[in-house]
Amino acid sequence: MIKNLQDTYTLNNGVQMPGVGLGVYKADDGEEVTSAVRTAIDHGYRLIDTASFYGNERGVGEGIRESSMNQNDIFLTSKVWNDEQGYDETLRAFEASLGRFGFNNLDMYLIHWPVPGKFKETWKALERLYDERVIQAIGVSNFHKHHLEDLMKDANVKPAVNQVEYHPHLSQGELKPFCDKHDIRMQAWSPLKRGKLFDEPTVADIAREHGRTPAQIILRWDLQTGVATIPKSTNKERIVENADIFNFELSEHDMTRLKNMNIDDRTGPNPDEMFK
Ligand SMILES: NC(=O)C1=CN([C@@H]2O[C@H](COP(=O)(O)OP(=O)(O)OC[C@H]3O[C@@H](n4cnc5c(N)ncnc54)[C@H](OP(=O)(O)O)[C@@H]3O)[C@@H](O)[C@H]2O)C=CC1
Ligand SMILES: O=C1CO[C@H](CO)[C@@H](O)[C@@H]1O
Repeated sequence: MIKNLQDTYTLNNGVQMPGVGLGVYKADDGEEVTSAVRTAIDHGYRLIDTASFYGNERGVGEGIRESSMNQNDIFLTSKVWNDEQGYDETLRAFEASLGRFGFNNLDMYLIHWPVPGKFKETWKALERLYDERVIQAIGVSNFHKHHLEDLMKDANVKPAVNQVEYHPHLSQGELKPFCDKHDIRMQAWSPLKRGKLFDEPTVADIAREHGRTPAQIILRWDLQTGVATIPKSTNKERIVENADIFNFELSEHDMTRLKNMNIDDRTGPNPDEMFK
């Protein structure tokens, strides 16, 4: 199990990926995102998750440069957006992302959503970039089991990660065992369900019992279920709070109570309905 902020999962290609990181969706491309990234890194975070869609890659690059660490010490993820998919388009989108970051390489690049008729060509472009060693690991996001099966039929490189919505209201009962079986690391987006779980009685009760905040209970559940997690905050106190999850343990009973909260409810779109 992930033991601290610098602790890593070994991905299926041998690359080390920190188990906890900072998400920056909706952080403005300016001082807001730059300061959040710098603050997180200076408080021990080693993974930053962004996307071309978030419009803040420039500010993320700046935050890494302003921080106490070098780019090489940080695991940086970005994603190719839906209207950038296709082989040539993806190669161009990747170059554009690198240009905005101001870096020559990336740790991980993901297909943001499984755009029908496009994602396999997009994957070929990711495989090329991976072969050229400008990306350490390639993966997907918002892929259901059937998307992964379809992709893997023709792929030369297996996705290292599948980043999906995951929290106690959506514990991915079908996808999680599939990813585990194929050694594809699941990474949780909207792990806090954007604040919508904090008043849930089960979460609130467990938080009270452990003298922890609801956010810490949910993020600890991610760790104990073997799912990497990328909570977003631009607030220093909450950035620190979300990382303070390593010195307590949820009991089997707590884990069962949290597991029983699943209602397959999403805060974002269902990948099967997104492109209808
Ligand atoms: N691949 C994909 O399709 C997607 C990927 N993502 C990635 O996942 C990351 C996380 O998901 P996101 O949707 O941002 O949602 P989260 O579940 O991480 O929730 C973020 C919200 O919760 C607030 N918050 C954070 N920590 C606390 C805390 N300790 N107590 C109270 N409130 C808190 C934040 O506000 P504040 O900033 O003010 O603290 C913000 O409003 C994204 O930033 C992005 O990087 C997200 C969606 C889709
Ligand atoms: O990364 C993302 C941020 O959240 C959006 C949903 O609200 C997603 O659509 C998108 O994939």
